[in-house]
Formats: sequence, structure tokens, C-alpha cells
Amino acid sequence: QPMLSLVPRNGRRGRSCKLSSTGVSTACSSAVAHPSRSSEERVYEVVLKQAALVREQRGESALDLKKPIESDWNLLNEAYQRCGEVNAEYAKTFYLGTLLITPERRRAFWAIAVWCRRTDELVDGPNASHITPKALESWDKRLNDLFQGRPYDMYDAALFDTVAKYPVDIQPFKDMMEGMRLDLRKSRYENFDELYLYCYYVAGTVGLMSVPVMGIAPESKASTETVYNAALALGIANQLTNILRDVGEDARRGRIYLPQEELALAGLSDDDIFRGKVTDKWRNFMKGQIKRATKIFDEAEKGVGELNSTSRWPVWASLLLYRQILDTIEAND
Ligand SMILES: CC(C)=CCC/C(C)=C/CC/C(C)=C/CC/C(C)=C/[C@@H]1[C@@H](COP(=O)(O)OP(=O)(O)O)[C@]1(C)CC/C=C(\C)CC/C=C(\C)CCC=C(C)C
Ligand SMILES: [Mn+2]
Repeated sequence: QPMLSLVPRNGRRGRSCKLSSTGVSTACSSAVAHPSRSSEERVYEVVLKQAALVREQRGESALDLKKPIESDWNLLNEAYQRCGEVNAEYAKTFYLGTLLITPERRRAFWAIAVWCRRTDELVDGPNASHITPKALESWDKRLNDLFQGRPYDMYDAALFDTVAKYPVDIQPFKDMMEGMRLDLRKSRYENFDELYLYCYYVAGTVGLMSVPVMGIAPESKASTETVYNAALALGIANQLTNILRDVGEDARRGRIYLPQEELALAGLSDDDIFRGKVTDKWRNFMKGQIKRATKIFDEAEKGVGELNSTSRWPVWASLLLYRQILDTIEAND
């Protein structure tokens, strides 16, 4: 059974908490059911499905659950509190955003973000070298159990409460796991289409998980699909930013997420990345990558005003904070 430990980044001293994952195997359906179609078409299918789900659920009370008894209630509060602590430590930019949202929604985001972080930690954390496809299958089985009301620990219990209160579908969670599977077997991306699909898996999915909690403004004239596409764009833009920020860190682990075809067009090779030399070719290449990510942030920004009024500020704040990382990359040469 893999132990999943969230340890402070940058070698900093601080809180470290051990989280464990248990379970057995289950297959996972995903957006890659039809390899002949483009990544965007496949992702769009998931967006449409998610949008349909919310349309179906709109108008229903989010609090239809039977009221929990007092002691359950206290435990649940504690579970959410712990999710908040993990986020404050490991997802700082998003944590700041969540502080601007209503308390009910805030804790729902904390629970979702902890699951995302733990999932990412399976392939990126200190125990990543021991993680096999089988271990991911266990995590997948555990996800199914959680959605069916059988949480394994407090973090899962908080997430179960969240998915019971808001119309959050399991598919984006499954798709995020597919991204982690990709990380186990793939360390190069041929073109942007391939990279886009990876970004959907590990980050676009977070947008799809988030909209049902954010809520769409009742006065919004935009279609549900438009709002979901903006949310998807925010996840993709965030992830592209992560990739551009972490080129060095990823290369030290033998991973290059930058599209190979685009590197070659710019006259750059894997070796240039590994050597980490900043040349004019590299600067020009990065300019193009930053431009593309900025455009996707701009697409996302258009959707912010369609969200429930209490959800706009936190999303906008985290969008601005994340987009600024692109400026910092450029300023750092
Ligand atoms: C209409 C509209 C614009 C709606 C907005 C919907 C919305 C709130 C979208 C959020 C999108 C978002 C925050 C995506 C996160 C993408 C991301 C950075 C994913 C990272 C994956 C792995 O990457 P990597 O290994 O390269 O990165 P590290 O170096 O390890 O960091 C992730 C690590 C997945 C983990 C993601 C989180 C912990 C963030 C979870 C955020 C939320 C649940 C939403 C937070 C809520 C607000 C208010 C921002
Ligand atoms: Mn990571």
C-alpha cells in the first residue's frame, strides 16, 4: 500500500502530514475513448456531459441531505478544517482565492483540492518511484468507494460530503487519474495537441470539478457549455504556466513537457533543455509559449463574470495571481 506524504517544498521546514491510500483495482473510463479524434474534440465531449449534468441538477436544493447528527457534524467540521490546513501549505495561490469565497463553498474547494493534491503527489511526491499502475488502480477503487459513500479517511469524508451537496461528477476525477497514469509512462509530448490533452487531464479537470461548486449566475445569459469551457481554459492555462515555470525542475527528473515539434522548429533540442542554457533561441521559444498561455487565460477571464456573484472575486484573484507567474518568468529571463 503506497504511503502518500505531503512534505514541504523547497526543503523548507514545516508541517508535514502523512496520508495513506488503500484499496484494490478497477478499470477507468476516460476522455480518450476515441483516439482517432483530436484532443480538443475528446475533451469537449466531457465538457458537454458535465454541462448537461449541471443543467439537470440546477434548481435542486444543494442541501437535500438528511441532517447529520451532532457528533458527525463535529467530525465533518474537523475533516474540512484539516483539508484547509493542507491547502494553506500546499496550494497557496488557490488557498488565497478560496479565502474570498463563502464558507460553505470554501470548504468544498478545500476538500476537492486535497484530493487533487494527494493524487498528484502519488506521481510527483517523495514515494513516486514506488508508484505502479496497480497502486493507481487502488486509488481509483478508493475514489469509486468515496463517491458511493464509503470514504477511507477524513479527507475522503469531507470530499464525500462535498460531492453529496453539489452536483460534482466523478468523471473529471477519473480523468485526472488518467493524467497521473500518463506521467508514469510518458515523459515527452510530440505536439501541442498531445500536451493539451495532458493539461486537460491534470488541470482542466479541476475547472470542471469547480463549476458545480462555484455556481453559475442565475442572471447569466451564457450557455452552460460556455462557462465550462472558460473553466476548462483556466485549468489549462494554469497548467501551461506550471510547465513553463518548472522546466528546470521537470528536466532534473527527466521530464520535458514542452512540445517536441515546437522545440525543433525553434532549433532547440532536449539537450539544450537539460543543459539549461539561456540563449536567444530559448528566449524566443519561451515568448511564444507565454503568449499562448496568456491567450488561454484571457479566454478564461471572459467566463468569470458568468459565475455566481460570490464566486467571481476568488476566481478572478487566483487567475490574476497565476497569470502574473508568466510575467515573472519573463522578468527572470
Ligand atoms: C468560469 C471560470 C473561469 C471558472 C473557474 C473554475 C475554476 C475555479 C477553475 C480552477 C482551475 C484550477 C485552479 C486548476 C488548477 C490546475 C493545476 C495547477 C493543477 C495542478 C496539477 C499537477 O501539476 P504539477 O505537478 O505540474 O504541479 P505542482 O508543481 O505539483 O504544483 C495540480 C497539482 C492539481 C492540483 C490542483 C490544486 C491543488 C488546485 C485545486 C483548486 C481548486 C479545487 C479550485 C480552487 C478555487 C478557487 C477559488 C481558485
Ligand atoms: Mn506535481
